[in-house]
Formats: sequence, C-alpha cells, structure tokens
Amino acid sequence: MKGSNSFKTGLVKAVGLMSGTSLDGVDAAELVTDGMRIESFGASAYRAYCDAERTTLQGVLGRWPGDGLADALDVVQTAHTEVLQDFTPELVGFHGQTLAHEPRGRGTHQLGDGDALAQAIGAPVIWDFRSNDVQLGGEGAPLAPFFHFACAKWIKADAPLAFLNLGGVGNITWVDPSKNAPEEQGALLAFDTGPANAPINDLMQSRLGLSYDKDGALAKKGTVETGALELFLAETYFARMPPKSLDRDDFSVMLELVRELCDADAAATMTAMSAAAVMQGMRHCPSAPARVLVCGGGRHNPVMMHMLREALDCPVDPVEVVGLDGDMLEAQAFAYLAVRVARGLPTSCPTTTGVSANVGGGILSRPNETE
Ligand SMILES: Nc1ncnc2c1ncn2[C@@H]1O[C@H](COP(=O)(O)OP(=O)(O)OP(=O)(O)O)[C@@H](O)[C@H]1O
Ligand SMILES: CC(=O)N[C@H]1[C@@H]2OC[C@@H](O2)[C@@H](O)[C@@H]1O[C@H](C)C(=O)O
Repeated sequence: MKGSNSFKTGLVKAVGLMSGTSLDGVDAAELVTDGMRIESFGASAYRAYCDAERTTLQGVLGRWPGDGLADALDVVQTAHTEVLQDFTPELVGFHGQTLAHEPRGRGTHQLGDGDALAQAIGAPVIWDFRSNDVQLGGEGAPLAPFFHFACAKWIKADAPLAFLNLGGVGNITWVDPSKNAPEEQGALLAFDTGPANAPINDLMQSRLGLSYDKDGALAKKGTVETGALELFLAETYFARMPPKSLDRDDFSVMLELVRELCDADAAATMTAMSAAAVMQGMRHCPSAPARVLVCGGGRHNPVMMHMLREALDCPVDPVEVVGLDGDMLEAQAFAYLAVRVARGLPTSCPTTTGVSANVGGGILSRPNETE
C-alpha cells in the first residue's frame, strides 16, 4: 500500500463501492470486519447512471491511457459521492470504473480519483486495488476471492464450494473452507470464466434498443444454434489454465457468431455461450464443488440459471439462499479488501490472480492529505 500505513485496530465499519462492467450504476455496501472475519453486514445503496452518464462512460471504455477523460471522471466522482450520502464510514473501498484491463499489455485502469473522493466525503479511501498485483506479474483480477473465502466461513460451509459472479463478465472462486486463511495453499482457485451479461446487453442494445434481456424473455423464445456455440467453445481462452482474467469486450466474437441469427435465436445462443463458459471453467476446479452460489445480475436470468442447473450436477442457487446479498457482494468485497489493505494484509495470491507471491495493493488517501 502506498501512503500512510497506520490505521485503527479492531473492527472497522467500511463501505465498499463498485461500478461494474455493465455500466448500470454504483453499488455501495457497508461491512464491519477486522479484515479477516466478517463481523456483520450493514446498509446498502444503489445510484444508477442516467442515460447521458452511461453514454459518457461508454464513450471512454478502452480509451486508456489517453486524454479526454475529464467528463467521464466527473460522472464517476459525482455518482460515487452521491451514493455515499447516507453513510458514515470509517473507511471506503473505491474500485472505480474499469476502462481497460490488459495485464500483460497496457495494464489495468480503473477510472476514479480516491484523493478527491476522500476530500469530498471526509473519510479515508482505499483505491487503485489492482495495479500492484499487475505490476508483480498478476492478472489484477478477480479480487473478490479473498472475500469469498470470508463468506464461506461466515456461512459455515463444510465442503468445497464455488462462488460464481455473473456480471458483465463472469468469474468463479472455488473455496476450500477447511483452510484457515485465503492465502493458505489449496484454499482458493479463482479466474474469470468468460463473458456473462455484457455481450447479451450489447446484442439487446444494437438490435432492439434495450439495455438487457429482462428475465431472459427473448432467449426463452429462441433456439440455441449449436454450430455457433461450438465455434465459441473452440476459443483458446477456455483451455488456458487459470488464473486468467478478461476485459469487458474480449469476447466481441460472440456478436459475430450470432450475426445471421434472428433476435430470439441470437439471445438464446449467447445465453447458452455464457453458461457454457462457466461449464468450461468448472473443469479447472481442483474438485467438484458441493454447491455453486451465484451472485451478480445473471442470477436474475432464469434461462441462464436453468442452463447452468442442467449442466452442473450440484445445486446451483443464488447466494440469497445462504443469507448473502447477490446484488451487493462485489461492493461488500471492496469494503472487506479496503480493511485488508489498511491493515497491510494481502488481497490476492498466486491461485487467485497468478501473482508471484501473496500481495496487497491499493492507495490510502486521507481527507486532509492533499489540502
Ligand atoms: N432480471 C434480469 N434478467 C436478465 N438479466 C438481468 C436481470 N437483472 C440483471 N440482469 C443482467 O445483469 C447485469 C448486471 O449485472 P451486475 O450488476 O452483476 O454487473 P456488473 O457488476 O456491472 O458487472 P461485473 O461483475 O462484470 O463488474 C445487467 O446488465 C443484466 O444484463
Ligand atoms: C478488471 C475488472 O474490473 N474486472 C472485473 C470484471 O467483472 C467481473 C470480472 O471481470 C472480475 O474479474 C472483476 O471484478 C470483480 C469484482 C473482481 O475483481 O473480483
């Protein structure tokens, strides 16, 4: 961690902020933790991006490094400041908006200024969670796995299980809850499975002017085109050993593969592709998980959930069945990770990002530091 490394001991009331690849809005969630154990969950809030703000953000996706980001930065700062208005956090975990993610190329960049946010809200902010991991040879993503380990302990899991996030991109964390710490050998294996909702959203936008396929209504009417599905599964990403991660638009090939199909068949085929990507990922897990707990917006899509249940021979449930909040899990993760960063604890390890050693990252900005 850069910046000052002294932070209060004991439990911290932290708020995590997540602006995901779907560009729908900012999630904020409170968590009380010592950086290891979850003590309690707290309030949450959501601040949607309006159409104009989303257009501004869409316009700068992938445009990093570069100029012309001031308007988009303004959108990010405003939304994150507003979503925090009813919270009184002791610490904030500020993920920012990923503009580009190319760990072995130009790096990873989350738009957002933690210094400015700390000034605006009058509380310390941890930000830039991913850069250090990338600089040390890691993928910089996914980072939620250390929190998934804490969740597995919190639900008192007694057998290896998997947390599956179906956001714009999909990611999975296999957890052995018998281990004592997330960085212990054999405790975690994590990676991005493939595209999840982002390409479906793009299809809906380009063909019908809609932002997503609500409840899989369009996919439900269509037929999966198996030829396109097979071509998709031939992509080399799926055979690659984890850890591995993706940028939002790394699978733009999906839109190409369904170009000739009618709207309903295209939606059905893309939904099947996202589910099949998860299945491919399952083969990399150290053992078959006893259950799969799903978070992220994709768990609201009954067609996607049905496809996963058909293909997996273990229970596949939304995380709500164990008392977690699937819309807020990522925001909670960044509250948890912020406390770990403030305490000098690692936030990733070789089996979650491929980084060479257990590592923490992040910058701590205090409200008075830049005044
Ligand atoms: N009722 C629903 N039916 C179908 N799809 C849904 C539904 N609700 C949400 N989704 C999908 O979930 C997406 C939002 O998921 P989520 O908020 O988990 O993504 P994110 O956090 O932005 O992405 P990431 O985890 O990749 O950063 C929406 O854009 C939509 O595609
Ligand atoms: C670079 C980046 O922002 N990656 C996101 C994205 O969205 C899902 C997947 O791809 C995951 O790797 C990650 O987010 C979650 C919160 C993570 O780091 O665990």
